[in-house]
Amino acid sequence: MHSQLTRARVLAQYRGHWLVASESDEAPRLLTARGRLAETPVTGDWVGVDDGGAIAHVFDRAGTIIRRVPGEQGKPVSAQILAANVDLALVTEPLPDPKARRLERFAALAAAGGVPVAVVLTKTDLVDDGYVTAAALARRMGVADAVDVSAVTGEGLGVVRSLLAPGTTAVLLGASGTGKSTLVNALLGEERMKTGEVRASDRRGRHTTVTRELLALPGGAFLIDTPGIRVAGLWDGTGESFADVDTLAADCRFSDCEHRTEPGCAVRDAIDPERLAAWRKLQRELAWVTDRRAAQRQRDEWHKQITKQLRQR
Ligand SMILES: Nc1nc2c(ncn2[C@@H]2O[C@H](COP(=O)(O)OP(=O)(O)OP(=O)(O)O)[C@@H](O)[C@H]2O)c(=O)[nH]1
Ligand SMILES: [Zn+2]
Repeated sequence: MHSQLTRARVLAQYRGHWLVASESDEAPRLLTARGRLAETPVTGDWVGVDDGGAIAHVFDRAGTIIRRVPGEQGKPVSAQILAANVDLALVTEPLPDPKARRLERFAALAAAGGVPVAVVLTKTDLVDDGYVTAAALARRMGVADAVDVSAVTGEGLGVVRSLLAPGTTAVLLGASGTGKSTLVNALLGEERMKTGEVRASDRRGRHTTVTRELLALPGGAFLIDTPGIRVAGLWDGTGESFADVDTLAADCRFSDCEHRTEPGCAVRDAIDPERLAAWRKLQRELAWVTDRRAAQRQRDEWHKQITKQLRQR
């Protein structure tokens, strides 16, 4: 099918070109794609680069973060892959007032893509007992790993590093302003300068408005930052992130129980009311998205049929 392909990793994506690193290259290279690929490469992808130095193939992904693109009313709904081949999502919220609802939403996004979650509360220098808050939130979400961290004092950085095993890829997920980039800088230390130079040195000039970037941390792990996320719409379920509700719901009398006032509900009295309300809200959103996606599929199918019939005449 192809000439010899070299395996390489996508470090960043720009309009129509990608910053790619392969083991054989000394520095990352900015490449284009060979024709139209079946999949558009995204940050974190493993790709095959052909002899001519173009991306010719995107390898199957494992562990993806996919969100619904914030669209306009009436426009088709569509998905955006924020990161590919991710082993762990560090879901961030800032102290002193971390929002459980936003954590749940980002955790659901990660879980839907098969990515395990750790709760990371930033700005712990602003409070006295950040760890207690982090542990309590994580426990309610059914998440094993909870960290409170400060880029100012360095507290908790060691714990974050211990979650990032060499060779694995993590993604930072959280609303804008939760301290993701600051945490990246703290984890990078003086490496930051070096990566900045690399990115400035390609012949197309500077790419200062870098969006999602895969960075190599000093400890041997990789980290993808996702700056500027305002809306994290769900796309494909909530994965295992509401296992507490899902497990209990199996014992509800009605299979479509909304866990409100239905008789024989096994969930209502066992789950925190706010968490249950959040679950309901996300389910409603998913029902809407699923409906829209089904309608779009049907319309596409219909369009294809008509086109085919017209061609045959
Ligand atoms: N006190 C304190 N402030 C922090 C800490 N980490 C980040 N901040 C501040 O929080 C603000 C937002 O931090 P960013 O790192 O830009 O947040 P972000 O999540 O990357 O935001 P986006 O790039 O918009 O997604 C900045 O003003 C930081 O200086 C911290 O550990 N302690
Ligand atoms: Zn129920």
